[in-house]
Amino acid sequence: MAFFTHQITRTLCSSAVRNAAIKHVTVIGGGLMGSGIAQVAAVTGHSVVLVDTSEDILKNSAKNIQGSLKRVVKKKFADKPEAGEEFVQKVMNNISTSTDAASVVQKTDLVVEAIVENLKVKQALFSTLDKVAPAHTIFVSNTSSLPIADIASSTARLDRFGGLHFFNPVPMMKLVEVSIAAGTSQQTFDALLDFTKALGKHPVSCKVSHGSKEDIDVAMKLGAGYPMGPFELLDYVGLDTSKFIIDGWYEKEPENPLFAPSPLLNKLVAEGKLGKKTGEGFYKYK
Ligand SMILES: CC(=O)CC(=O)SCCNC(=O)CCNC(=O)[C@H](O)C(C)(C)COP(=O)(O)OP(=O)(O)OC[C@H]1O[C@@H](n2cnc3c(N)ncnc32)[C@H](O)[C@@H]1OP(=O)(O)O
Ligand SMILES: NC(=O)C1=CN([C@@H]2O[C@H](COP(=O)(O)OP(=O)(O)OC[C@H]3O[C@@H](n4cnc5c(N)ncnc54)[C@H](O)[C@@H]3O)[C@@H](O)[C@H]2O)C=CC1
Repeated sequence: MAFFTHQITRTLCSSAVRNAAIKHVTVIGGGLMGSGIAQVAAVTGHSVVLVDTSEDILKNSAKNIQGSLKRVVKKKFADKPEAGEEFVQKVMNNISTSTDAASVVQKTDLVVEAIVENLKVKQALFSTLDKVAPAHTIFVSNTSSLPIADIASSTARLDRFGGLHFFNPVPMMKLVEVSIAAGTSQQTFDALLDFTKALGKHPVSCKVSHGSKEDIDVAMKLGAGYPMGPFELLDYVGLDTSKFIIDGWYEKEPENPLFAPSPLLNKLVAEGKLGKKTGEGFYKYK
């Protein structure tokens, strides 16, 4: 619940948004994910336009957002129901809706796409929007599985294209994977990190070359609900013990790539870095 307290505070004094590069957000797709993304962006003081294919779908999206906000305020404003109502109204005032993506993106800093998980449909959408959005506008996809480079290839703004992978349910899940393609600029990556933090979320970088043990551990904790990330857990178990286990499995199933020897694990064990019990493993403890 600290998360929501944090978000409410930000709504009431949204100077972070006033000074940020991304103030106006267009979310395309008002389903499960798009509604949640629009909600958290509005709660944190961004001006949001939610786009879908019909007014009926958008009415339903607004109803779902309102329902989710009411769950939040029921607890946060338990003894102040009027303040709770005011909060919901204020957040809803930050959200408008449209069925015409091409016209609304003309005034937006960021387009977040959360439509059907189909490469051709996503490409067709971005190709259209690329021709009408301002030059500074950043495009991102919330895709679960499609390569960002493949979606970005439908546009001429490869430097301003990335991925923001939110988790479901968006208002509750703190993790956002920030991913980029080869052409994404550092400026775009930084703006996406800042935006994710402004939402009160925890970004992990999915740059191909800069993934770190910390990012993997955070992703598994916040995205998959593990109490410890895999590297923390290995240190906790003991790297020597972990090596015995893996070597044993490898002896039994040498053809299984999951049990192939890990050069990094073997090196740490050889150096006596056995995890928490020796003060150092993947992490340092002293
Ligand atoms: C597919 C992809 O590309 C990537 C993905 O997203 S994979 C999916 C990742 N997501 C997960 O792993 C989700 C795992 N599940 C959970 O974390 C939890 O079950 C959950 C947060 C969804 C719900 O929590 P729960 O304790 O199991 O159930 P529930 O009792 O309904 O919710 C507890 C409280 O959470 C809050 N809450 C849950 N969902 C909410 C929502 N959508 N909006 C606002 N508040 C919500 C409410 O405060 C709720 O209390 P009330 O019922 O009194 O309103
Ligand atoms: N459901 C999940 O748990 C997660 C999904 N995602 C990804 O988010 C995206 C959306 O998923 P959901 O929200 O679950 O789907 P959904 O089916 O709930 O919502 C998709 C919405 O997009 C709308 N839409 C489709 N084509 C459109 C277009 N051309 N223009 C405007 N609106 C359009 C649909 O009418 C629908 O309302 C997918 O890429 C999915 O892989 C990512 C993380 C988690």
